[in-house]
Amino acid sequence: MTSRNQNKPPRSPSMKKEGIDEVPDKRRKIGTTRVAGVGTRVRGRQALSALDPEQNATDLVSNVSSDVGGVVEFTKDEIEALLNEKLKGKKFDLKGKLEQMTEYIKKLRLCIKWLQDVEEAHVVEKEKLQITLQTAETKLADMEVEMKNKDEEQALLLAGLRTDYAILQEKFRKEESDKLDAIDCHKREKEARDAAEKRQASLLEELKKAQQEQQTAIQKFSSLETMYTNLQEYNKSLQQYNSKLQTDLGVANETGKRIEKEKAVIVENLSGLRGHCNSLQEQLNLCKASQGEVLKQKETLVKEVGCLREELQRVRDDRDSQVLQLQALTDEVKKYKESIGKSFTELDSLTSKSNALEEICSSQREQLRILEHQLASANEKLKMSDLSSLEARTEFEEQKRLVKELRELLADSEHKISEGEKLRKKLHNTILELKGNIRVFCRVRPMISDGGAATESASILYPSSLETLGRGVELMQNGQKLAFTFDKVFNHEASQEDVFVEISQLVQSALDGYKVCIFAYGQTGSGKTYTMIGRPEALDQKGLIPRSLEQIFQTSQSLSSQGWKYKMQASMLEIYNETIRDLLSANRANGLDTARAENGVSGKQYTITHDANGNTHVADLTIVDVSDTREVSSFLRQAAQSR
Ligand SMILES: Nc1ncnc2c1ncn2[C@@H]1O[C@H](COP(=O)(O)OP(=O)(O)OP(=O)(O)O)[C@@H](O)[C@H]1O
Repeated sequence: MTSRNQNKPPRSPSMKKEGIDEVPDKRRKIGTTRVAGVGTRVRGRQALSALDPEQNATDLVSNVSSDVGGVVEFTKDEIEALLNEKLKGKKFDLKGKLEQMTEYIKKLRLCIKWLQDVEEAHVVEKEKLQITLQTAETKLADMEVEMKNKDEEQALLLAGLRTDYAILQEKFRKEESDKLDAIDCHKREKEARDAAEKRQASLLEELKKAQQEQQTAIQKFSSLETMYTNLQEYNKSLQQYNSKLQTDLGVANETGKRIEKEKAVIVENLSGLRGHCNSLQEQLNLCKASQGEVLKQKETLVKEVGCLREELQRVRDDRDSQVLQLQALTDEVKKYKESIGKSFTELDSLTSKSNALEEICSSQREQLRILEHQLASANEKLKMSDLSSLEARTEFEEQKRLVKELRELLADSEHKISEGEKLRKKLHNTILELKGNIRVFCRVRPMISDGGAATESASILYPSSLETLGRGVELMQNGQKLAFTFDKVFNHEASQEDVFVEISQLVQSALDGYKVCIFAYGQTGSGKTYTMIGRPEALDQKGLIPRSLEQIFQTSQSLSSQGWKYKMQASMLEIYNETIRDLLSANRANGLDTARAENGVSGKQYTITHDANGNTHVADLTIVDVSDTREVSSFLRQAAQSR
């Protein structure tokens, strides 16, 4: 820095040149002699360094004499050597001594001159240095003052800078937080912009779709317009066709009724046949039981006969042996008789023996006769039992044949019934199809009491033309007439029963295995709940649901005699604000927090799915088994409470 350079006093060029501030190293300078020409400065230290201290003055003089007109420089040693120099030669050689003295004086003069020059140079140098020192000191003082001022200035500047720095730091911190805020804001904006871009993209997509839809809708609209005109024409032809169908329907209804009657007769016959079959079955069972007994009797009799036969055989064998004995005895008697003369005593004994044997023989004969008699009666019994067994078998075979015939008849009747049932279903379905698979009925509810019948009669009319009889309704509004046509119109006087008569055919369809949906649509208070549920406690005010269920249970019971088995399950749900609510859920029945359950905390999603058979399922929905109307009524009450 400039201030540092200024503070260091400049080196005097003369000092530098003449080496005043530097003491030279003698050893190094030995042997280097310099002799400068006149007017040239010679470094004093080096000038006489070549001289040996013990070199005599003669050599020095000879050196000096050779430097005529030049300036010789001396060192301290040289000067001391010069001062200590002594005169040489003979004591009285004055001339020589004079010469030596002259030479010595010359040298001294030279030395003095050199010393004077050196002194002068030193004085000049000193003055110069003093001047330089003074200027340097002045400069230094100036510089110090300047430095002080500058220090103060710098201190002030520093203080200012520190304050600025603190302010700047504060600002920096603020800027930093602003920057972070800005970054956050930027991030948020970026996200918002991304979301907006996405939304824009989706909106564009939607717009495209909407445009496409609009175009297709326009096309559809134009095609619908054409279709509408076609349909109008078609409608006319349909109306003609409809009247024809109505006639067909009447015929079909009659056929249906006839078939129903036939079915009833067949069912009656069938039940009679069943009764007969049952009694025959019972008889058959009795016969089977009696046959079993007879067979048992026969077995015991056969056993008995076997025993008797064995006994008879044994008796016969006895008899034969006794006959043989008798024969032998008779032979013996003959022999004895021949030898009569031999011994009378022997004869007597033999006679008595013979008598005894004859007695035994006669008794055995009697026994044999009895046994034969028993055998004959047993044989008779056996014959009798064989006969009765044969009879029973014949009867059994007869019964078997009868049962088979009845079974065939029953199968035939059942086949006829199922055929009749199929025909009935087909006819029923045809009737319903003829009536229309989708039918829209209109029910006009009675006016609220304070409205008065007059207003109603004035505002709602039922046209009586043949085409629209029972199917049309006309509304008067501000003197303008609005006409509507439906498949059926129930006027305000129509009872719950009247409405159900139309619906019951659909219930029958459901029982026949078709999918049926009945729903009510209308503004608040128009009577949807009244029509669908009504007041189940009042007989005539029961709505469609309780009546349908009664019909379902009645039909299922009557069909159970034909071998049909029904399993009923019920579920009830409500869709409110696009949310499905399970009306039979235990949570609802227990009065638990419904909002919690609806928020999905209960874990129930109620997802709607459709399977390949076209059945619709709502997952997690409570499904209950029902077996009679009583149970259903209780569930209906539970559902109403849940709502
Ligand atoms: N045909 C009718 N005969 C007698 N009373 C009726 C008839 N229709 C409706 N009502 C009565 O009108 C009132 C409103 O009917 P309901 O509650 O059935 O209307 P809603 O269409 O179900 O209304 P919301 O949409 O508000 O449930 C009830 O008191 C009901 O008894």
